[in-house]
Amino acid sequence: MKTLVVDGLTVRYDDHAVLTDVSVVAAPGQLLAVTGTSGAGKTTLLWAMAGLLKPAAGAVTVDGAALRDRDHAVSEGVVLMPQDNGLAAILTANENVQVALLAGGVTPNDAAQRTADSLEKLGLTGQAEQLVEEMSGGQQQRASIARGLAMHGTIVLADEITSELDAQNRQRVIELLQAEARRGAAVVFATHDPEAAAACDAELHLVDGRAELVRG
Ligand SMILES: Nc1ncnc2c1ncn2[C@@H]1O[C@H](COP(=O)(O)OP(=O)(O)OP(=O)(O)O)[C@@H](O)[C@H]1O
Repeated sequence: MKTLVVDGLTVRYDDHAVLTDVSVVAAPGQLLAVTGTSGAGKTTLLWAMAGLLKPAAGAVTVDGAALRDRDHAVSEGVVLMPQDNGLAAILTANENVQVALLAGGVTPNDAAQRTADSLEKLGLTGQAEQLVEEMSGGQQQRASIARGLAMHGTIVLADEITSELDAQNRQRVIELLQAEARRGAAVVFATHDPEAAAACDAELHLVDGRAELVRG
């Protein structure tokens, strides 16, 4: 399993610094919450951790190697569950998960098994053959989580993935993220929800793109 280190990270959009000198470690077996109000920089931090944004200063490394780009991050097993779910609307839940696994080189038999297991964990067995565009917002969010979990990442980045869920499903998803950490993944969970953050092993709190507090 792998460790992701954010070291003195500054990210700019145009001239404007959105993250300033942020440092944090995502360690194997640990669930790290990233908290902060809307616009604090949570998504920006997760995108940088996913290899999608270039640092203006500092670095994001996985086991000591600076992430070059998204392809590099994918090859290191960095899985991103994005805030907007990123699903293909005209495919079924089942197809969305399977396509991602097949694209990652998983064999068809394994992909089918992992997809079924993952959808079941999110309570979506009955919706497996439903088109994403015909699912509720919460079901779509759970399908996106199922896809992310099925990838068996070494670093798992979850961006506000409980925002559309009811209390029961929110609890279920937090337990699934804890299980990912027990499996040995380094899990990072951006959330507004203080209760969800309290269930994590560590917390990084962002205020205007700066790390205000680091717990754990
Ligand atoms: N592509 C972009 N171009 C310019 N500014 C951007 C871009 N994306 C985000 N920002 C700005 O960066 C800041 C941080 O945004 P970010 O999405 O990281 O915050 P967040 O903490 O995830 O917020 P939320 O909880 O609302 O999702 C905001 O001020 C936002 O306006």
